[in-house]
Amino acid sequence: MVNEQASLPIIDVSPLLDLNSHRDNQQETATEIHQACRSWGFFYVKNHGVPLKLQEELIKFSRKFFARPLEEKMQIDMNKGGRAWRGYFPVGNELTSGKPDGKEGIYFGTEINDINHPKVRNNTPLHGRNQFPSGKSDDDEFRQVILTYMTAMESLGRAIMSALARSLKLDPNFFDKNYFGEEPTCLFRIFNYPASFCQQQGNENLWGVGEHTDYGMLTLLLQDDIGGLQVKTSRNEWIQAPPVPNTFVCNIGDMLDRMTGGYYRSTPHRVRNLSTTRDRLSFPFFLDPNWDAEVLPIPMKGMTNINDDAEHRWDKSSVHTFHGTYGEYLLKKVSRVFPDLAQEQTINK
Ligand SMILES: O=C(O)CCC(=O)C(=O)O
Ligand SMILES: [Fe+2]
Repeated sequence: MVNEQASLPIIDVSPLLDLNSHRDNQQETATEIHQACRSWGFFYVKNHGVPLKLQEELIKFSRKFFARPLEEKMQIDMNKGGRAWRGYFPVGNELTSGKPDGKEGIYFGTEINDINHPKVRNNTPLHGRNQFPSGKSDDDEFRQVILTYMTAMESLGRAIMSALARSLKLDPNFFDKNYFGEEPTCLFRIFNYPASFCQQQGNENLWGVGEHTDYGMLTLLLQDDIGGLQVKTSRNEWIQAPPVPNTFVCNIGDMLDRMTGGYYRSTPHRVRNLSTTRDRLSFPFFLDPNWDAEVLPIPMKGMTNINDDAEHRWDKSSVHTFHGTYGEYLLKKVSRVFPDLAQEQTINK
């Protein structure tokens, strides 16, 4: 059952982007973010400064890419991306909670061309060059749009995280200083949820993406006009997160849940494309801690922490008992989602 009445807040983030904006306005935005994180773990942002044209171009090029024949899409098959874990995967190849998802997609990360970059030299997983769509006359433009979009998302994400730091009574540069630095882990995905997938015989119990929480710090999601994203409230009810023009859906991930001792929770969500005629496109961008950052609880002034929640979580594992770097956490999680690739990693080690 989905509760159709409740709706997520829409927060105006323009005060965060304007250097001349009054401190009070920034504080007000931080307070709204605080309330949203406490109540939902999810919110929309508007007046975010990311050009509508850039969003439209991304959607247009992506739609054209997914309409290509499978053999063409497989030219940038993820299996060819090696340890960087980037490229295209076909419908059914990604698992959430052990079940295949009804979506295809392309994985991207920060583009590192420099073979002398320390993370490339020591063959660190999830680092390196992207596999961009190629072979069509406008693929160069598509590549440029993707890179421009990722840069825009990183800076919007940093701005939101500075307000979020303020909302926790921390220095606004807390996350930049302690977790992002010059090289946050930035992952970007383009997903296509084919029409009718979940309505097909045998697929009735499958989802576009099954219930899960996001692994990192902050997710910024652009979705097209189809809808299908659902969010689980603290009362265990599902609500819709429908498309709202020119906004991004933001949600907090496991690392923020861990850092705040559950004060800000990573909220479960899932997706089903209910359209029988149109594919659904979505574009999640994940702004996560630096690969080597050790993720530690934040000293929380005057805020009470709820702790262990393993029993109630979708994956029955606790984010609070984890010790180590973000890279270690992520690698463990990604290996579950792409078991074939994980196996390849072990063989290649
Ligand atoms: O497609 C969506 O709307 C959400 C995707 C998602 O939850 C994810 O990639 O973590
Ligand atoms: Fe997600």
